[in-house]
Amino acid sequence: MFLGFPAKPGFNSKLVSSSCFSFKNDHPSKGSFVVVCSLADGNGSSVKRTTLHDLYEKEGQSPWYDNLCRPVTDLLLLIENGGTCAVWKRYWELVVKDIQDASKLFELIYDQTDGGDGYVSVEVSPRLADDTEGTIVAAKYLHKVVDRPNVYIKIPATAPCIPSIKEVIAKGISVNVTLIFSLARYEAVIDAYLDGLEASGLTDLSRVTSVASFFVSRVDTLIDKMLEKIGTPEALDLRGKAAVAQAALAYQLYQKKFSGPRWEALVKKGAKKQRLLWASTSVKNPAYPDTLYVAPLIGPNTVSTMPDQALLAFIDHGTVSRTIDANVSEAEGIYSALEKLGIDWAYVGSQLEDEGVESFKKSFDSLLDTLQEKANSLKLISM
Ligand SMILES: O=C[C@H](O)COP(=O)(O)O
Repeated sequence: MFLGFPAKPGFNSKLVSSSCFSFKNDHPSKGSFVVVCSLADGNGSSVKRTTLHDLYEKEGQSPWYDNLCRPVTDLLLLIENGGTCAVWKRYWELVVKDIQDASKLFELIYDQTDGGDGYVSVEVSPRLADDTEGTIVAAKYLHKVVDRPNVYIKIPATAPCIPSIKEVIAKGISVNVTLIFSLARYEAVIDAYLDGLEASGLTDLSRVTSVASFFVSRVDTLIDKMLEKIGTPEALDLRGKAAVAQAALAYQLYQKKFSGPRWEALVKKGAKKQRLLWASTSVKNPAYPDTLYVAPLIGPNTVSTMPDQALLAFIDHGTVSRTIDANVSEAEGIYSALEKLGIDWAYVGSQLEDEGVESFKKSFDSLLDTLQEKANSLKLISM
């Protein structure tokens, strides 16, 4: 199979990839894993090409696979063999080991892409989303115990965590900033990255990298509801357009912020741009095209994380061309038309952020509760 990871033994893995662990749905350690596109086998003969190869080679966008799942049975086995320490400790031990193992799988990609791809992300506890100092401590701790070059510490872009991002970057730790829903917050995230690089005191910044995970489909889910409530033909006509428009404007912001004298001074020290990463790319409304949050967001040096649905659709009938800045004035028009209709982008950003943090916390708590219940029933682990 051309897709899949790890690469088969003997594969010459010239790959596009990276991966993340995060807390979502009901799956322990479910999150983003990487699309591994092997371009040639061990004998140098080519394997089947797909749109993903074109995406990477022609347009410079890295497709990352967004669907990692560890069977619950593995966790239970761990508990059963886990001695007497608390469930949350066992959980983190498991996460750290998984992250280390996964990062080894992708080290080759990391090396081949000079630190551009091949990352694994591990997220600080979602319970720390409103705790600046706690997030800094947790990020430093995870960075230390995982101790791998190709690992991102994932930190949410909540207001309290913006200073944490700066501080963690300043310590030379690479960060995946997650849960970004608005342009204003995205700009704060970029500033935190730049501030952190400047404050680091490092003479070589080339190994401190970051991705900014900008969520897409959820924006339409919320704004579509608001438009349906407004109910005018103009409002209804804007359904399914807000998320891509905002993402296109995010890319404009990215280009603006990563240019000019301030950025050039950092480039002289080897700094790399914080890549824009499209998250939440699966289509939630079945009435929309199934590549809606992939095809219009193609641009150089970006990342598109795709769960199975988006990935298979894009491989099957996706078109590869640079779309992210092909219709900027249209995106601006949609953004301001929505404002004129009374859509408050600040409200949308904060509402989605609250929901995102809440859902991460819920998954995390429910996972630990389930493990604790199992542990109690086995009477092997003390509270
Ligand atoms: O973990 C981030 C995912 O990309 C979120 O995707 P979702 O909005 O489909 O849950």
